[in-house]
Amino acid sequence: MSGNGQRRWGSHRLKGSWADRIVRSAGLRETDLVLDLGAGTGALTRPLARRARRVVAVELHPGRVKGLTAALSSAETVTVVHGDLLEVPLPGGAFRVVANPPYAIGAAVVRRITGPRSALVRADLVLPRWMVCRYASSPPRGFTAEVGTHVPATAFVPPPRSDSAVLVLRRRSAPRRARRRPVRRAGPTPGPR
Ligand SMILES: C[S@@+](CC[C@H](N)C(=O)[O-])C[C@H]1O[C@@H](n2cnc3c(N)ncnc32)[C@H](O)[C@@H]1O
Repeated sequence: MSGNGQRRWGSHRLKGSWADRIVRSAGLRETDLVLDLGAGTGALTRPLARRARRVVAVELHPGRVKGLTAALSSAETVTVVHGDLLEVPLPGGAFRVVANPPYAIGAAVVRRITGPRSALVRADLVLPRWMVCRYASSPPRGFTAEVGTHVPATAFVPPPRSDSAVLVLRRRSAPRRARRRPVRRAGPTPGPR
């Protein structure tokens, strides 16, 4: 919120060609469930809808939610959620994230989606390049992190002050809920103690 109690709705929207490129490089499968966190006017949501089984587009700005809902009403694979991306419940099963969230809450987004109760498999997040480099040298627990596609300031309307990059987070092993029970070693069953 700003000092006068009104939220500031800054938004650096991705140009369509860049959104397409980022979604293509995410290597989605048609079985994937994908979250677009901070969907705005749907720059990423549209190409995601063409590639994934289901897309959940989360946006807090009421006007953008209305526009997005109207624009994507015929896209059966897309659900538009009006809510705070730091509070909406995460899916119970495996999911992916492809998003260009507000940079001011970029670290909070990473903490949330890589937290212990999350079944995130992979995230492709557009963030300031310096932040992406920091995660690449110190990934969140349980994930690998790498610097993906370079995204110049000219890829956005309006352009942000610095260049950006895609942070690619991949889970090191299957998410806890999806993990199989460990196989019991063969051998004699221990008797009562
Ligand atoms: C950087 S813009 C990206 C818009 C779009 N994804 C794109 O790439 O063009 C971030 C979006 O997040 C929305 N937003 C800001 N805070 C949010 C929050 N707490 N929860 C959900 N959306 C939020 C803004 O309204 C804005 O539309």
